[in-house]
Amino acid sequence: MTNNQTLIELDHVALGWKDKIALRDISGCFTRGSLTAIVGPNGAGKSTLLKGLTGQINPLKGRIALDSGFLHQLALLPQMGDLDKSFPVTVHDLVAMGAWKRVGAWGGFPKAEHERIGHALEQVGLADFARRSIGTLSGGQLQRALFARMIMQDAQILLLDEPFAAVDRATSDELMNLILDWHKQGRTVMAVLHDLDMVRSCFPQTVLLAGQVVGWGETEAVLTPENLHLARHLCAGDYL
Ligand SMILES: Nc1ncnc2c1ncn2[C@@H]1O[C@H](COP(=O)(O)OP(=O)(O)OP(=O)(O)O)[C@@H](O)[C@H]1O
Repeated sequence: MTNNQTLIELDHVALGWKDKIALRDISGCFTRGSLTAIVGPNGAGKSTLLKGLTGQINPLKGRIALDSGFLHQLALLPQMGDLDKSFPVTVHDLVAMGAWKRVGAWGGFPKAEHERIGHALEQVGLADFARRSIGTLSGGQLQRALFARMIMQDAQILLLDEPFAAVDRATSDELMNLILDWHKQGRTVMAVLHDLDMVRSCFPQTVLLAGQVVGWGETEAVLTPENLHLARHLCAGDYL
């Protein structure tokens, strides 16, 4: 690790699949307690980076190092498109999945955990939705339920893939406040976002991707017209 504030360090990392490198030569680090936006055009490799950070895919080259004290402290809020809404599960049970690391998938569910679920649902404005099947929820309500599951996970490192896709402005503002609370509590947050105005107003750090790192650092220094132009150019061209 570069210094004792470094939580995750990437050293010349390439990520992708057998026939396709989606991200090449990624080097940089996420520090403890940082709040980072991951941005870039469609196909830039944002979700791929999250998959690499959560260990869903292994680097084709290079190394991703996570501070060993945080090995079981990662939680992911997936893209809504990755979810099967027809899966027969209630909001309560979806949110309860966030407690699996504490109680196991098959054991009894302690009263304290039931209370935590109730509190998490209240925090996201879904107190009256516990018994509803997830298939009956709107996009914004389902996103709120996923946030409640993340509250239940109580992890120190939170990765969110397009948390505001398909939600209205009021809902995204409310959910953004939850993210800011997590940051204030000292958790480390990384979120894939498309709304650059929101990134500029809420995220101190930004990683701009386009098959490679175009910029990584303070948001203002990264989101320059030159960097954004370069990112668009790299993603439009045959950069692989
Ligand atoms: N399972 C896969 N197999 C092969 N290629 C993939 C796979 N998943 C993603 N890719 C490719 O990797 C590249 C990066 O995809 P990724 O989903 O990381 O982009 P993104 O920046 O998250 O895009 P978006 O903003 O559209 O969600 C794309 O060219 C995509 O087609």
